[in-house]
Amino acid sequence: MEILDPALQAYLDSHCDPEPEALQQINRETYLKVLKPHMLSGHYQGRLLSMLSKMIQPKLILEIGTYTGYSAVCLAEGLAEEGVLHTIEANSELEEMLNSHFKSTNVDKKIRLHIGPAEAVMADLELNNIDIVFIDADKRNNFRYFELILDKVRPGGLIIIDNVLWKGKVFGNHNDADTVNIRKLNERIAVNTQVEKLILPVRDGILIIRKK
Ligand SMILES: C[S@@+](CC[C@H](N)C(=O)[O-])C[C@H]1O[C@@H](n2cnc3c(N)ncnc32)[C@H](O)[C@@H]1O
Repeated sequence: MEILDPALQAYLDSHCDPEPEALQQINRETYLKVLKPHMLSGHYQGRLLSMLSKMIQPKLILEIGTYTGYSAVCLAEGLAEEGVLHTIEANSELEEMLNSHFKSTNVDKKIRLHIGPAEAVMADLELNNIDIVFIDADKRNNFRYFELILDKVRPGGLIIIDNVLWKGKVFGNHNDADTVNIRKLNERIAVNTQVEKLILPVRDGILIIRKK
């Protein structure tokens, strides 16, 4: 199920900023060469991530789930002059392509790619005072990552989680393991008083969480 009517989505796409050339190229290469290209954030969601990042002007961003680098580049667009984005990807086969994608952008120098399982890399990195976290990896661990990272995010910082509407299944009668897991994540975050939260019906549902 599409969350938004395709005609509405087309209208939204054509009335936001155009997709930068380097991101168009990452998009094209992903669809030509990589499995499951629909995982990439894409034009409209990418502009949302870029806008949120530019509003916060972060010094430190953590992304969990790099894939082919599209969302990392969008988030890095808003980094402060001395800011850094750490991004974690478990699939080492993507490393070469990722380095070439990042080199083709003007934010290359601000991105640090880490290849390995997220939890182990996060433990090694020991990041603190994070301004933005984007969680977009193995969905069953979403809540685990949220719990691990909450203390490391500065007050007023954002945690953004992708795919929380799960093609609309979370508010239907579906009871497969993935849907139940994401429904539970949304319920747990909805009652968490340490954070403010809002699900936006963008693409597959994006949960914006602000630490109080
Ligand atoms: C949905 S894709 C990320 C899409 C990307 N954020 C974007 O918007 O363009 C999920 C990625 O997370 C990676 N991944 C899955 N489990 C992971 C883990 N435990 N640690 C790090 N990366 C993981 C997958 O290999 C895949 O490339």
